[in-house]
Amino acid sequence: MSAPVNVKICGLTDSADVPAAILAGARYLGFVFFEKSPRNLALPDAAFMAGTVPEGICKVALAVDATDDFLDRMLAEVPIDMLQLHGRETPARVSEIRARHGLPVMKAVGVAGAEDLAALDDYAQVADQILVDAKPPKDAALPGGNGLAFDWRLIAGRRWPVPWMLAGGLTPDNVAEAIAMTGARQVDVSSGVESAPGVKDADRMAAFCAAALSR
Ligand SMILES: O=C(O)c1ccccc1N[C@@H]1O[C@H](COP(=O)(O)O)[C@@H](O)[C@H]1O
Repeated sequence: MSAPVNVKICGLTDSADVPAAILAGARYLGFVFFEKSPRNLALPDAAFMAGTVPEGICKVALAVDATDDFLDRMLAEVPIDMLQLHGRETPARVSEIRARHGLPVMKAVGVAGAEDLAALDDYAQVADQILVDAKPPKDAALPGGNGLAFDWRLIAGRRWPVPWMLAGGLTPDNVAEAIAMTGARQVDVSSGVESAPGVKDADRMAAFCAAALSR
């Protein structure tokens, strides 16, 4: 029997989201540091929320093309276990951030077509994990968190030398099918468990985890 699927719930904005996500079954909690996002957190709020997370649950900071100065300030204030890089960071920049900040790094890679798959192989050489997400539309304000899925058949049966997560448009209704089609053992969700942009819904988080953990 395979190990249970790991769920990451990203973009928590309210302190009540932390116990709700953990009770639902999430193993990773994501905190967003990107000003254009409806899920963006101020450092003191993130510090408070992350400080309530028990041992054994991975606290992930999501950043987009962040400077070292910002990462230094954020990590000095917020207890974080992993960095999620969701911008245009090159493989060299991923290595640099990993070495400088001493934390595992998960690099998000946007997929829309077969031409995007080579980047996954490149980043799997330098990151601790890769996040296989939908590529945002050209005019999108956000590089992720858009509730957009990609064609899961593109990665069916594909494997990488590091752990990976599936993301992009996952919901309580489609996550089981997404896992079955791709073989993912880790899934990440943000807008699919919200009642409005930036507002997590405890029932949807529970339904999402139940559906993912049933696989
Ligand atoms: O959630 C955000 O606001 C966000 C902002 C900037 C970059 C990434 C963001 N979210 C990540 O996007 C994917 C997919 O989200 P969704 O489930 O389709 O809404 C997920 O990895 C989030 O961590």
